[in-house]
Amino acid sequence: MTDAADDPDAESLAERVRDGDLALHELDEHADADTATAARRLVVDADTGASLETVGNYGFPAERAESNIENMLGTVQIPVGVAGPVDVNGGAADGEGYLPLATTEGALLASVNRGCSVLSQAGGANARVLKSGMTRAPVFRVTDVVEAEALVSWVRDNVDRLTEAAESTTSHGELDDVTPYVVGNSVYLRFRYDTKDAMGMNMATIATEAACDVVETETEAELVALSGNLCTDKKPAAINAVEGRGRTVTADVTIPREVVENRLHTTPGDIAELNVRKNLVGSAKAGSLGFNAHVANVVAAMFLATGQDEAQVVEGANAITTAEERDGDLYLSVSLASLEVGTVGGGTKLPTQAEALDILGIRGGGDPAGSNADALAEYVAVGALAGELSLLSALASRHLSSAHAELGR
Ligand SMILES: CC(C)(COP(=O)([O-])OP(=O)([O-])OC[C@H]1O[C@@H](n2cnc3c(N)ncnc32)[C@H](O)[C@@H]1OP(=O)([O-])[O-])[C@@H](O)C(=O)NCCC(=O)NCCSC(=O)C[C@@](C)(O)CC(=O)[O-]
Ligand SMILES: NC(=O)C1=CN([C@@H]2O[C@H](COP(=O)(O)OP(=O)(O)OC[C@H]3O[C@@H](n4cnc5c(N)ncnc54)[C@H](OP(=O)(O)O)[C@@H]3O)[C@@H](O)[C@H]2O)C=CC1
Repeated sequence: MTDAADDPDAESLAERVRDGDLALHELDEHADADTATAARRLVVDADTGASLETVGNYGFPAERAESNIENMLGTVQIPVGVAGPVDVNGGAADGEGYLPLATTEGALLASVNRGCSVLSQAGGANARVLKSGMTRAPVFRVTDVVEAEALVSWVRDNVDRLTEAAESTTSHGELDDVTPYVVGNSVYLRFRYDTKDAMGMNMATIATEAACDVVETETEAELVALSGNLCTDKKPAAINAVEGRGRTVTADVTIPREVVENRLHTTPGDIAELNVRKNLVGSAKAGSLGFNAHVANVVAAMFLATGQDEAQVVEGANAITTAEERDGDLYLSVSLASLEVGTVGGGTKLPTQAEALDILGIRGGGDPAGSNADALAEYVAVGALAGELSLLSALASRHLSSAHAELGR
């Protein structure tokens, strides 16, 4: 952190920006990252009257964020806490763990913490990654449907060539599938990759560009855009709900009736009925893609804490919660169709986010590759299960507004 007001280099650089000699984004070419950041604060301070003292009070060298942001001013700090420990019986995550969550919503941590404590009292939650693959779907222009069909046939006959081109760009990524979709004279090729421990959006995009070069060289098709929106990244989309994207992950638990009554102040039957009327029928009537109560809360909070791409909360929250009364006990599950997570790359290498991954013991690449990102997906799913359990219970016992009045204001 540099105190901008006391840094002569920052002051003289800010002066050059004010004189029109330099653009804000050119400052890094003339100073180290901290000084450039301090100079930018001086310019914005002077132009807007905003005091950026706290934004400038960050705890790691600005150069550590160079591949994460341009025109950096400092950092926005979001409180981070833990829920747990929670017992997880996962395919990749196993044993007791604390879940790091960053949020500004009072009562959220308390709620997930209560859910985690009840999950552990019930013997722990199961979690499994059922499918994994990051997609990129370029769109090509062809003349007509005759040419479209010819392109689809060519792709089906030449998957090996596309795989060779795509995989030449990465030592970790593997191309698992290419599915063509045709709409008139537009052809979309949905490439799906195993991206191991990376969320994989850069990796898949770079690999797909190499495959597109082969398509353009060998066929009449012309690439219109490397992303044709059938991927689908950062937009609500049924294709992700049905086909999955990133990790498709499910968690479940069976909770004895007396634990539900004593710890959650309600009954298995009341939670099951509430789940049908709220999460299933209510969501259907609303035309919602999210058949759950607040999976987005846990996905967003764990994404922020662990350095995931926050815009992908859109598809991460694409989840269905089910609840049944079984022999008097409560069976609860949550299935997240398209959770895009990684433990390498992107924001995961920022110092505070890397520390949050250390809480889970899954910073960096796993052994085997992909196992750390699988474990992260399972921890997020168990956190979502804990959140669903606690919020559904609070609604069933009519404690929601009092809890937020007490903890969230
Ligand atoms: C607030 C509680 C947990 C109280 O619940 P309670 O059962 O009255 O609390 P308690 O004092 O008996 O404590 C029970 C457990 O809760 C945890 N707990 C309790 N307090 C704390 C705390 N300060 N810090 C950390 N953990 C806490 C802790 O695990 C504790 O166990 P213990 O360790 O004592 O054995 C409960 O009423 C609750 O979960 N309410 C629901 C709140 C919630 O889920 N909010 C989520 C956000 S709502 C939203 O954003 C979306 C929404 C609602 O619009 C979506 C929709 O449409 O459905
Ligand atoms: N380009 C785009 O269109 C979009 C980009 N993004 C951004 O992309 C970033 C995430 O992309 P992503 O590709 O995940 O990350 P990075 O671009 O940071 O790349 C991660 C790289 O880490 C290397 N690597 C090392 N160890 C492993 C391992 N165990 N498993 C997998 N890879 C490993 C791989 O190199 P190698 O390939 O050489 O093996 C991989 O390509 C985020 O910042 C996100 O915001 C988000 C949406 C769209």
